[in-house]
Amino acid sequence: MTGRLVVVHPDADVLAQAAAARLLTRLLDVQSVRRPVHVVLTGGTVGIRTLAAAAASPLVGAVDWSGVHLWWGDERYLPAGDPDRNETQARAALLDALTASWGLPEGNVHPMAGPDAADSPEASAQAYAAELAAHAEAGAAAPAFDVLLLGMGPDGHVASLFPGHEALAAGGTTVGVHHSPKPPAERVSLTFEAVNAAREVWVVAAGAEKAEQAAAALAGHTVTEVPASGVHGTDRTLWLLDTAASDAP
Ligand SMILES: O=C1O[C@H](COP(=O)(O)O)[C@@H](O)[C@H](O)[C@H]1O
Repeated sequence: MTGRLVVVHPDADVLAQAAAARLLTRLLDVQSVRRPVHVVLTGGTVGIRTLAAAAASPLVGAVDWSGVHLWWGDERYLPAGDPDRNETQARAALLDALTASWGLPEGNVHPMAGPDAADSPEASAQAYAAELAAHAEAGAAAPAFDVLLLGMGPDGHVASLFPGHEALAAGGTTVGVHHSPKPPAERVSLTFEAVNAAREVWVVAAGAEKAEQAAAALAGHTVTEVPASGVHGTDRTLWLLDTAASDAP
């Protein structure tokens, strides 16, 4: 692991705008050296605001979206189109515009299956692991994601890896999650192994309710207590916060 950077923005709106500009610039930079580009999206408040800001940015048209693959760090195990799915929210915020106007092929969008397409969270996780492996370099279990976005809950969870939960110890690249403390109870998540194979991991978090866990993660508290402690990119880890989230009591 190399390089951790903490960047503080004045408020959640500026944070989302800056994260979107950073994301689009990163895609442009990566596309000048390799293709395809693999990006992992997150759900959550700032994650979705970041996607909406990307959709509204003039830079959106500078990216060659035909060479970008979009994945998810986690999904609520709900049927396609459910408004609570991270996928549904991401499509409304950005992906629908990318497929309609900017040449993103639908085949480059890799949602995690819900109960309409997989019999259980485990079956969905297994199918996702196979899809990740199909797009990985030889010998790897998942693509070396160029950017992996993560929101962080007020309890310090990232993706669907919750404090004290048995899914924290899962091996492989994906895990079916039951008894999530945050609804819905059933989810699918990347594991730490998959997250930490990313070249760059960006944690985006805003609001005073995130401050205590952001500080604990940055101070290196245990992953069992604060799952966000355990995420890092192989090249770089960015913590993109607003002032409220950076200001622990
Ligand atoms: O349920 C989830 O929550 C987290 C954080 O959400 P936030 O609204 O507190 O920012 C999100 O990162 C995760 O993808 C999502 O499934």
